Amino acid sequence: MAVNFRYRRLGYVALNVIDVEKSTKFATDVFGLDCVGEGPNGARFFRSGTSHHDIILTPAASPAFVRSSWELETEEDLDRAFRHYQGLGLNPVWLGAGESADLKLERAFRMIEPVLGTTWEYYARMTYLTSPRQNRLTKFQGGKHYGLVVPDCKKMNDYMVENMGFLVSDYMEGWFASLLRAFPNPNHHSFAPLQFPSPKPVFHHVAFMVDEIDDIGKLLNRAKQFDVKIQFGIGRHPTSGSIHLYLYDPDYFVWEYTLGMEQFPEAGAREPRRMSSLPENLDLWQAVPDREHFSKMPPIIQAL
Ligand SMILES: CC(C)c1ccc(C(=O)O)c(O)c1O
Ligand SMILES: [Fe+2]
Repeated sequence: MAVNFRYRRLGYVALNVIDVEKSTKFATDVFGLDCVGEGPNGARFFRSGTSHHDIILTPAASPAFVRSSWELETEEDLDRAFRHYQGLGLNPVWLGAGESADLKLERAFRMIEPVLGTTWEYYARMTYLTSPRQNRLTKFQGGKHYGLVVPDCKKMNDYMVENMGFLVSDYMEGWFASLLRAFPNPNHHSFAPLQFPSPKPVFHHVAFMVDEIDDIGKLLNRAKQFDVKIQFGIGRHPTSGSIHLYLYDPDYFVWEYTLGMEQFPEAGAREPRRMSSLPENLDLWQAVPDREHFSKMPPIIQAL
């Protein structure tokens, strides 16, 4: 069904963590975010810029990916998106005033996508903060993306392209990964379904775009200083062209810094590329991802 709403950006990702103190230390002292306060159930909000939050960490008995939340351009886009998902029979539900207020959102709704059963939240306005960030470790550029390991990448890809307003920027031959942009957001990708060998769907990574190479070099040294395991990098992705560094947090969530991602124009964008999946083509600097801890990556909460 044709999509008639426009994305602004990936708003935030919500994760359950075992030890919120430890995770907070990672998010602030290593990754460079600001903790902006607490919400219900001991949830902590973290920001990288002027939006109230980019990530929510909530203490729980086991770690898990809870949901992603997507910012649309206008309140009219939000109403159109709600009707669109109603038309698809996905039963979107508006958040009550209390929950929207807790999340610093004007209005928001949630729905479950039918391929994997993950929760998607949509809103148009999140509280804008004018106070300067206190954390001086990194200059974040504002863009984000995340990736999930799914049982069928092509199925997820096709559903998102046909029904959820995403476009393919690149995919790996055999469809073991696709990199999807949230139209008309110019970033090469905001979401990546990945079909890596895994007994269950897992959260693969969340990525924050940074402004300069110094940010990545300094992150590498902080990883050493705080004895944080590196999952991948430093390297350069052949797909988006970005320089990357991925770290494991205390629950084996992977957090990426990414610099210099290809930008797509709204009109006249290039066609998707079918990228080689041979190991020598996976990283321009021959970086090799850690596979030893793959089985520890946290699961996805699936509502279906
Ligand atoms: C290693 C993962 C799947 C991956 C691959 C490519 C890009 C990119 O082109 O930027 C990523 O950001 C990734 O996280
Ligand atoms: Fe990434």
